[in-house]
Amino acid sequence: MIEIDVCLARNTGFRLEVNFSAPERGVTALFGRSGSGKTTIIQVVAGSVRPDRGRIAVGDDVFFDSEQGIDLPMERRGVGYVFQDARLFPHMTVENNLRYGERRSRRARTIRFDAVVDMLGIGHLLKRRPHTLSGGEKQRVAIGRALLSQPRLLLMDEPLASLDEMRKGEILPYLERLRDELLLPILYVSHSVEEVLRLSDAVAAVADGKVIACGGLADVLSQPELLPVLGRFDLGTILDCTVTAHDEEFGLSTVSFPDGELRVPLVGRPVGAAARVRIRSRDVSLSLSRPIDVSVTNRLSGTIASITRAEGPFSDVEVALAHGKLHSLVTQESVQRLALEPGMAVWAMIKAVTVDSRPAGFNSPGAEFRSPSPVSRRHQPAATLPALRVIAGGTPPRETS
Ligand SMILES: Nc1ncnc2c1ncn2[C@@H]1O[C@H](COP(=O)(O)OP(=O)(O)OP(=O)(O)O)[C@@H](O)[C@H]1O
Repeated sequence: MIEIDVCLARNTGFRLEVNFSAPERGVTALFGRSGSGKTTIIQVVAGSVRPDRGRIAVGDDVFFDSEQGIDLPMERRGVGYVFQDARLFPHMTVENNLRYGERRSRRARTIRFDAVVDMLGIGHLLKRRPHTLSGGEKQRVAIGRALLSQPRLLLMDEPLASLDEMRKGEILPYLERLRDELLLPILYVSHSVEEVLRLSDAVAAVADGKVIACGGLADVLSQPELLPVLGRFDLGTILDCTVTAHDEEFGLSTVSFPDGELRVPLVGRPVGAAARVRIRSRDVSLSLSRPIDVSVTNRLSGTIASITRAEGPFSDVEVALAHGKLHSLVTQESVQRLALEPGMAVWAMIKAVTVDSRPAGFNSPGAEFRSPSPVSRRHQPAATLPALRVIAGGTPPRETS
């Protein structure tokens, strides 16, 4: 585990007081509003900012322990750091920027130059200088430089924040490959719920210098009470599912989860693979009787667990299913008209077209590491995915059938 238990008082009055742990594999997102303390957490882990007291450890490696007087300097922590802006050396070629990361490393070289260049698709840029690169290309080089420092932990502080939507879309598949091919834990700072959903499997929600919730993505981001502190995002329910069928004719897949099946837009994963489905609360409507002649594809029966006033004219209705739960955002007027109250049996209706699904990361509950399969790769932008290569000399990824 990555354990972070620190206190730090800034002279501006800001106080960081966090105590949480993150899995030592996969991507853990630090998610929260601007000024909540996400970057400060990254800085204390990197060693660029010293906490007043506490302990930071990654597995058996203790980076900081105020009681034992341990405070490893940055260069001995073995962390790679990717910032919002690429911060490449302007006078060096791309190749020399990458080699710089490699030369600085004190750790055994398990992540090889050729493999990183290949994985990030930057082979054609090696002789160029940073000022001739696009924002997305610069960020890919910055990620490569961080990887070649042979980190045991990668820290990424809003690596996509300075990029426009198109560039973000270009670079996200590379980050997914990084997550899926290198068994390297990543702490990933983001404001963007879309990025968090796509990349991470665990989330630490940060507000006012504290980690107010931490755990699996589905658990943390489905808590309506976090909405006011985390800022607005489309709240919903995140379900970890298994793909059970594809219907190419209608462009739909069927995914199953413990409470039943859902028809969703085609998922780029083979039958049997894990897929993560997000159902926005505002896309779930409720019916007191079994819906029969309605166009809505997905219907699940459950019982109202709670009704919480949300922003504006809305209420969040939590519906308990046999195993999990679902959230529905309805108007307070509907709550009154239907006399909704906890304990009532309801049918939740979800349109297939409103369900977001994405391949689940290897770290998602119940899912083991999988190499991207031919089906999933067919649905990725082909130009951004060079041939897969296991990084020679590194720990080969575990395969499951
Ligand atoms: N060097 C510093 N000295 C004093 N206060 C600082 C320093 N750096 C940051 N702060 C303050 O600490 C608080 C947390 O800042 P931090 O950068 O960690 O937030 P953040 O969640 O990463 O925000 P953003 O998403 O905007 O980057 C803010 O109130 C900020 O003003």
